[in-house]
Amino acid sequence: MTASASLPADTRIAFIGGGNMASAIIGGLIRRGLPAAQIQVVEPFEASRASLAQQHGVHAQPAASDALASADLLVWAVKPQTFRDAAAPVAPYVGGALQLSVMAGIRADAIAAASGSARVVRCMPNTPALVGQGMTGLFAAPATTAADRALAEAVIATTGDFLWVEREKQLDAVTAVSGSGPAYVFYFLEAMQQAGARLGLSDEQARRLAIGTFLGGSALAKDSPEALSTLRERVTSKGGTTYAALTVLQDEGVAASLGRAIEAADRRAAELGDEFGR
Ligand SMILES: NC(=O)C1=CN([C@@H]2O[C@H](COP(=O)(O)OP(=O)(O)OC[C@H]3O[C@@H](n4cnc5c(N)ncnc54)[C@H](OP(=O)(O)O)[C@@H]3O)[C@@H](O)[C@H]2O)C=CC1
Ligand SMILES: O=C(O)[C@@H]1CCC=N1
Repeated sequence: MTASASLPADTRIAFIGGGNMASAIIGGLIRRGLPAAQIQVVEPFEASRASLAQQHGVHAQPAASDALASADLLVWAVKPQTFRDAAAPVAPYVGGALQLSVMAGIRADAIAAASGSARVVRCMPNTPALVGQGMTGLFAAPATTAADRALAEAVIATTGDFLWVEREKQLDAVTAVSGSGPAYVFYFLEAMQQAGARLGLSDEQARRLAIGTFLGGSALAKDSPEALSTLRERVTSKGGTTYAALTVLQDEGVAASLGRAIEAADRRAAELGDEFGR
């Protein structure tokens, strides 16, 4: 689903952590016309602050200050491992503002306890947000209002597509499928490129063929009402090349391996919450 809610023009947003995901969301906000002066970032790493200024014209500060108190929305974009240390100096300035977290695993009650605001929306974006093609899952804690959810949705919609989940635990599954998912796509792309090169294509030709195939396959699947298995079967001519390839994938248990990989990511998301969210 794509957003209908638009971002109020006077929204003031503060990011805690100014790395990859913060930069992707800031890029989306700026593309949609939010003035850079309404965005602030707390980011201790000098090179990241310089990069935010250069890429987005956004001013980042090295440490939390009372400037944070003017924010309508705080976006938590630090690593789960850093969350506790990052939250302590920020909490005095939160004043009950809406919290939007992109952190894997860290649960809404931990964010509420550390920030002092129970108005928490958790989300799990992914790196294609950098090019406006993100896929995000969102979860709203009970203390949020409809306006809070609309604001969080409007922010995330600047980075691509999104959906809401009803249970917080489902965000671990979102993390495992689509949060980490781009890495699985790149893993398959790398393998396809290497195989194409082994068979006599140039690296560049094999890369283009592999990427074009993922793009085209995804576009076809997105537009089609049919089951993914039907689309797969349509490529697979009896006694043909695809059948030969899929037989190897099946014999080697690739789908089962991918399933176990996604289950491992889901478990790790829960562990991150247990380890770093207390
Ligand atoms: N990368 C991805 O594909 C996705 C990541 N996420 C989540 O997004 C979050 C951020 O990930 P990502 O952007 O990749 O990580 P990055 O390391 O790129 O960004 C985190 C930033 O936070 C900074 N930081 C460290 N300590 C503090 C502090 N005390 N106060 C403020 N900022 C601090 C880091 O600085 P320094 O480098 O100096 O430590 C770093 O620049 C994680 O929680 C992750 O789970 C969610 C979806 C996808
Ligand atoms: O690997 C991670 O933990 C983060 C969360 C999803 C993608 N990257």
